[in-house]
Amino acid sequence: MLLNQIDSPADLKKLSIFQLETLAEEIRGFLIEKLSKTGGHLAPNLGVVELTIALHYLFDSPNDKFIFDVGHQSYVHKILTGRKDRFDTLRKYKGLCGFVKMSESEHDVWEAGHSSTSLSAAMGMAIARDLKGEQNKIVAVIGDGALTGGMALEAMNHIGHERKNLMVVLNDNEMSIAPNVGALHNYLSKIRTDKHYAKAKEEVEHLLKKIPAIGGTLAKTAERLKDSLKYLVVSGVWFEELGFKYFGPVDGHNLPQLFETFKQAEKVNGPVLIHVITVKGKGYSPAEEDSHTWHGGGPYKIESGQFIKAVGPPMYTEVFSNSLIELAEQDERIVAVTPAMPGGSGLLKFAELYPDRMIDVGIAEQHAATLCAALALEGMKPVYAVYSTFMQRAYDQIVHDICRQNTNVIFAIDRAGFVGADGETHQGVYDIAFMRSIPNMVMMMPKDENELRHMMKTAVDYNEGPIAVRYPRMNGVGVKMDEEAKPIPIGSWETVRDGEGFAILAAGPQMLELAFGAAELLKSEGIQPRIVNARFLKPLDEQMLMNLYEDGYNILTLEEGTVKGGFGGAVLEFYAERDIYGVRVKPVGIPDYFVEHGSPKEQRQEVGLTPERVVTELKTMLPRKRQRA
Ligand SMILES: Cc1ncc(C[n+]2csc(CCOP(=O)(O)OP(=O)(O)O)c2C)c(N)n1
Ligand SMILES: CC(=O)[C@@H](O)[C@H](O)COP(=O)(O)O
Ligand SMILES: [Mg+2]
Repeated sequence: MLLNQIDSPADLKKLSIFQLETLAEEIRGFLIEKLSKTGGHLAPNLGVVELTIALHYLFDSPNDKFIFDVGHQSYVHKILTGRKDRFDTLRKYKGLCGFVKMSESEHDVWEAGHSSTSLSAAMGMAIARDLKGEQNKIVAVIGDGALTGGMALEAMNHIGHERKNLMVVLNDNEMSIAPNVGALHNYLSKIRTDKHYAKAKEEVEHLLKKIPAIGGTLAKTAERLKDSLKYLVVSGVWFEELGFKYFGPVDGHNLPQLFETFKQAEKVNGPVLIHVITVKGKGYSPAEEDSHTWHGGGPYKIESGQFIKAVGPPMYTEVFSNSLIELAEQDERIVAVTPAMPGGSGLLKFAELYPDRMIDVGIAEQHAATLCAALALEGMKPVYAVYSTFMQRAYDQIVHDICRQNTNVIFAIDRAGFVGADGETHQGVYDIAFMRSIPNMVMMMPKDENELRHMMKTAVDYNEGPIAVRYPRMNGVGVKMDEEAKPIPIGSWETVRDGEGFAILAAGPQMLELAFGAAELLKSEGIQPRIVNARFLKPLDEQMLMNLYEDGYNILTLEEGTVKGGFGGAVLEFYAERDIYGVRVKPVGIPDYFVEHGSPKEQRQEVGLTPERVVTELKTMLPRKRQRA
């Protein structure tokens, strides 16, 4: 196996083109085999095997810097840079990260996980390089999906104007996670597919070369003719107009073509964009045929192409999906908006039933948020279906457009809490902190899948402004679903277990399970904490908080979110604002650091979201006297 001879990019340079092509197939086999055990982003990585080999063969990493947009397609880069032996630990606790990770290798020069940052990073590195008088190459690899992210256009605008020497490799496989959308995607399709386009381009370029260099007005006309003809047929003209020299489209699985194109591009002084056409999932037919499903996933059986799925109650995403459909049947104002995640956010069934009411805006969280504000102002009921982590992209639009104008936008925040294998760039652990501080925002989190359905009903019936429901990336707890979805009084908590002396205010199913686990441990010691389903993170249940104070309870809050600015802080603020200092409040949640990949259970263990920790914290609180008879 040639792959066994590759421990660094330098080893590539010893191979012939034929051997490199053999190596590509060996890497495909390696990825298919390893990821069948670990899961991961198979289809994106199968699509960039030759491209990544070409980059490492032609350039000199880490002196030349490769910046992978999102970074989910960096497994081949990791294989070629000395990490192939760690693939059994891919996305596992303390194992190989599923994204670029500087602490793993000197070849990893820029980390991501969220899309569309690579061009800004490349520009920053190019400016620094030039200020330092260095000469290295900077290469950003960005997908056609990531190119729809607003940041990418901001960066292209800057790069094209400053004309810095850098290379943008556009990995165009026509897919985001789902099929790509938007005018830019249509433009790329035109360049990619129009054979006539390519033929005409050749003929006109040949013709243009024949126009002799002549003087006088005729020369000006000839130049104008050249420009307008070039505009008509030269592909990539949009990029050229933005200041990039465009190369392509080139077959991203053809090493000789890639080599030739990169060598041509290297000669250009200024920004270049190389349009590489790849097949997402190349080399494994289930992934080629359905690269949406195979964008990312768990372990699978290679032969059958079947994922090995854990059996259990429906995921919260599925309950959200069914509830949205049930509500949309009754209310035609409901529209769903997703920033490029129709599958992950559970909107595929809804889209089939209501194609006109499912809006996929591409990777454009900011645009999605402001779009929802306008939809709401016009009397629609927009449901912004978004992962907690990706919603971070739209913070200003949530403040400035949705909340300040007090619009009836419903936030369906999925992946709230620890997400597991995607790790620190994807943890859904900041939304409580950053949403609860915005005026007019209402924020809910259900104790189980049945309450999620009631919360969706609550959200649709609510007409006083923005309202959010957040739910985790996990199966439901397996409770029976009520006959009918009913609205929950805004700001009302629910005591789910009576007790004395201590009250545990738990937000969400993971934390309620933790609270009951702690109560179990305390039973033998005769301590019985009251357990409260703190299902509204904003507004708080102020009456209950006053009663807990007056009845002499000490309070421990539990949230799978950062304690900095989180739910526990809101409870502390409540008492402090009323000059009530006798009650002990202990916020327990995620400490102030980024929690890396692993399973959610391992992540909770690492940060001390365990029954044992809760028991320890409760025992530090001495019981208080009742403040009322
Ligand atoms: C800001 C942000 N929104 C959404 C996502 C989820 N996401 C991860 S990869 C991806 C699609 C990327 O498509 P593309 O750039 O074409 O890469 P490909 O997977 O096709 O190689 C999306 C939407 C993300 N990582 N970051
Ligand atoms: C790379 C990326 O951001 C997405 O592919 C993300 O990994 C999807 O997460 P889920 O697996 O939770 O849908
Ligand atoms: Mg793509």
